[in-house]
Amino acid sequence: MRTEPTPRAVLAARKQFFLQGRAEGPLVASALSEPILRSWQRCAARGLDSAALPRLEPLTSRELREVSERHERLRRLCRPEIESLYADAMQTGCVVILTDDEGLILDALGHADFAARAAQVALRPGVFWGESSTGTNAVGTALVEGLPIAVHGGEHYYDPHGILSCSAAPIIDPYGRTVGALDLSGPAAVDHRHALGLVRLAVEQIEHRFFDEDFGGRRVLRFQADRALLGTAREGVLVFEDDRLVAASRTGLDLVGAGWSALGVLRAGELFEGLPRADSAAHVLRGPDGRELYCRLDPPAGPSGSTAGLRLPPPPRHEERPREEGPLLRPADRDMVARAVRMVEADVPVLIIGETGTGKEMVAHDIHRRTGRAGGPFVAVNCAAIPETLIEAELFGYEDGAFTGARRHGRKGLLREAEGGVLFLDEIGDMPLPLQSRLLRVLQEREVAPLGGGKPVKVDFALVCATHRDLRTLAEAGGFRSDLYFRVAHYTLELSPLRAFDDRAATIAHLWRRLVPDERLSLAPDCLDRLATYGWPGNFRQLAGTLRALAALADPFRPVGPDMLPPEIRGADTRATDWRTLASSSASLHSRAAPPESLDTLTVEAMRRMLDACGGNVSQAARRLGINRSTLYRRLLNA
Ligand SMILES: Nc1ncnc2c1ncn2[C@@H]1O[C@H](COP(=O)(O)OP(=O)(O)OP(=O)(O)O)[C@@H](O)[C@H]1O
Repeated sequence: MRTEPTPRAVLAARKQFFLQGRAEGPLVASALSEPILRSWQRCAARGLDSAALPRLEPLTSRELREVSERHERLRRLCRPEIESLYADAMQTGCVVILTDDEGLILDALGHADFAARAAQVALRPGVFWGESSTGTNAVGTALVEGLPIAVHGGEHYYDPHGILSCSAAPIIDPYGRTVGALDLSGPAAVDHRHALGLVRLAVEQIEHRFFDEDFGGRRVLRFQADRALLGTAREGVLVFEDDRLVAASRTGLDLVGAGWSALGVLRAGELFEGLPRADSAAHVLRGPDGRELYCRLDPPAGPSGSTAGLRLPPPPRHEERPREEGPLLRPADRDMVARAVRMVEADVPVLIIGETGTGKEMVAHDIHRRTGRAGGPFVAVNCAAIPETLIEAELFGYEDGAFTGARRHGRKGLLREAEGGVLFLDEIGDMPLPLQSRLLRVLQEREVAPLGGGKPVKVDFALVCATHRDLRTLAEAGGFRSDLYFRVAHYTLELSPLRAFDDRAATIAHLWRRLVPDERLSLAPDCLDRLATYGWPGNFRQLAGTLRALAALADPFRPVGPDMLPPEIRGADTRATDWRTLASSSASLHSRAAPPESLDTLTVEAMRRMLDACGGNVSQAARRLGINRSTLYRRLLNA
């Protein structure tokens, strides 16, 4: 076991690292633990000057209030542990600190004497203690490393922080997301040997408390090898949706030998022989390693559960393994979408921009699914598709008899239908100007007044807008209200066109598997190459359409070759056998056809004529011929 380095050894390591620039020096290696050394190296690589004062930009009290409100749920969950650590902090002259996932201090509670000294180094609410700005410190480094960590005196990167001794642990939610950190900090001169243990225990309790919340009918399995630990924070917890593992505690994953990447992937049957009945009795299960585990399956919480009103998000998507129905994204776009989810959680409007078919609506759906508003509606309005005369009534609703043609009992309007969920305004750039003013008022006042003089009604929805137009330029040219622009474009997420994907072939292969589950059908490598080099002006929409058409043409165990691609994708190759060519170049097919007297030829001829008559629309032609589409494709191709 590594012994604690003496302050003198740490000082020598500092000299070697900072003054002599010897990051690998022997004194450095012997005095510092690996996480601390890694952190110093990260900070040095970032150009932080250890002798300077860290640059701090505390939030204003208003900003801090807003952030605190946003983290109300976390703060509430942590309160009992903060209070019990506070009792300890009062005795040992420490402060207890809760931060968000970026190291922003939300709460600091503790001994007044030390709190005053801590404030000198800005260890107070509203200040970021993330490692990238504040250097090596327990909170920031624990968040980066994903581990509980203690940072004593001179192990801090910045010299002025040498007066501190801090112990922190990241808080991880049931979906494997780091949501904050808990820290106990005190003067460096005092021995805080037990601080890290106390913080770890407190975080274990907090993480266990996440499972008191309503998992919306999912099955919650609690288990432990030691029966006495069942029902305590030391029990493991796994949550299953149908049979699939969707959430877990760290202990739960450790007990079955899995990691966070198992979420959304592992099935109950791969871990246990079967789950017990949902009741309060303890049952015995055999774990994956054959060990006996005592367990209990919680009965699903009803709508009137004690935690009703709390919105627990659905399982997040595990980014390295895109969920089958989610959008395929470039890594940078994935990060932007993850940030957009947090914006929507904080009721900040999100604007999605991107070329047609890049998945703006799909991403909006995905954002909705990943927020606490997933249980509420997703209401999509295409501002370009609704006639200008109707859009106002559609959006804002109307009272009984508000205008000629209005429904008898009035209409609620789409804004109110989005209550509790997400309103998606697609093609917002096409919204008529007068309506923009009304929408702006709704967003400012958070209430809707229906047409016909109805009483204003409070509304609660998160707003996601999309456009393929350059909204800023449109606003500058007067085609879009600038004040509305600034309201809806607080956070802008730009989706990449398909041609900008570095791994186009892999992306296309992935989409193929998703759209074509029949494993017997496949794309030949040279076909995939052609698909990957094409420019895809219609982006994913065009690609998905093309892949579906190729699947209809494909035969089991005969990979689809490039000859089946439409000419513009196939490039110079003119040996066309795809559906469009089938409809238009009957001459070339004629030359390959069998003698005219053959029944087969007549059939194919009839098919071809029908296809021509339907303007190349295969579905329509097949319907009118009374055969299915794949038969039509196949017969024409084999002719
Ligand atoms: N990123 C993606 N991953 C997988 N499929 C996608 C993606 N983006 C789009 N698609 C496919 O393309 C179709 C169109 O997507 P969507 O309507 O979300 O695009 P859009 O950008 O909103 O288009 P438009 O601007 O024309 O309205 C979807 O139904 C889906 O089949």
